[in-house]
Amino acid sequence: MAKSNIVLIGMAGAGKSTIGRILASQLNFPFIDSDQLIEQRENKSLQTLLDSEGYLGLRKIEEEAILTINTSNTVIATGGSAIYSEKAITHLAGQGVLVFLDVPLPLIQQRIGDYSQRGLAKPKAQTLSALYNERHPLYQQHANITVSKSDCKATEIAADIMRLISSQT
Ligand SMILES: Nc1ncnc2c1ncn2[C@@H]1O[C@H](COP(=O)(O)OP(=O)(O)O)[C@@H](O)[C@H]1O
Ligand SMILES: O=C(O)C1=C[C@@H](OP(=O)(O)O)[C@@H](O)[C@H](O)C1
Ligand SMILES: [Mg+2]
Repeated sequence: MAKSNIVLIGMAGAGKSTIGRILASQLNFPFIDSDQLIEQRENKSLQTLLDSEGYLGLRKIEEEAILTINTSNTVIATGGSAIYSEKAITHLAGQGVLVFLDVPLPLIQQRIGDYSQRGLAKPKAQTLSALYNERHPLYQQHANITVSKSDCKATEIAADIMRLISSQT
């Protein structure tokens, strides 16, 4: 079925993987995490890939992994940097609803903690807040649905997403 996937986009730490897993189990849909897909395809960890290929190399590898996804009735959690690939995002948008988990910067900072160890696909000198400000408009621009509820249980956010999606169809 066309556009039947639920695709979660947003910053690292927004809760895409956590909420994606909950949504998939509640809907009885398969779950794909593009980060896991990358690690399986490359047989390396994201951090190893970042160290060897650099942040632009990791973004390219992420794009390639996402372009292999062709599925339906599936929940897909993307990595935060997927938004830089117009090609990958357009590919996902052709198969599903893009749901932006819009989490404020202070909460992202709190969840991520020491971001130097997080494997973010960004230049070393770029701060988390600069990265957030660079990405935020891109997520907004591509989202079909924006979920602004963030400081509550992941299960509540998943329930909200299901309500928002069913009210759209
Ligand atoms: N609604 C939430 N409330 C509190 N902590 C959360 C919530 N959603 C996610 N987390 C926590 O935030 C961290 C990042 O979540 P994760 O699902 O890995 O985000 P992402 O995949 O977007 O990077 C994890 O430690 C997770 O347990
Ligand atoms: O935002 C980023 O630059 C990244 C986020 C990570 O995924 P999550 O968004 O699931 O944390 C992962 O793809 C990689 O470490 C790069
Ligand atoms: Mg994740």
